[in-house]
Amino acid sequence: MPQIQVTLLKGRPQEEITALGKALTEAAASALAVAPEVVRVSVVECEPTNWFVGGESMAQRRGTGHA
Ligand SMILES: O=C(O)/C=C/C=C(\O)C(=O)O
Repeated sequence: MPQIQVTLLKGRPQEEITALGKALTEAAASALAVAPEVVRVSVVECEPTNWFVGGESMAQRRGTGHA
């Protein structure tokens, strides 16, 4: 069965995460011609201190105005 994992920075409202799960399920079901019931979506939330871009954490980048 199709399985999609998404990593987001922690802090988004639950409504957005729920909407993303629904949208990804519908997109995968349509593109792959399978029933939505077989699609799995997991959303992993990452602390900004643990997400690095160019060697600098998102927490650092936010503090310096880069993010
Ligand atoms: O990697 C980046 O530059 C930014 C990532 C942002 C997200 O993943 C988010 O908004 O959740």
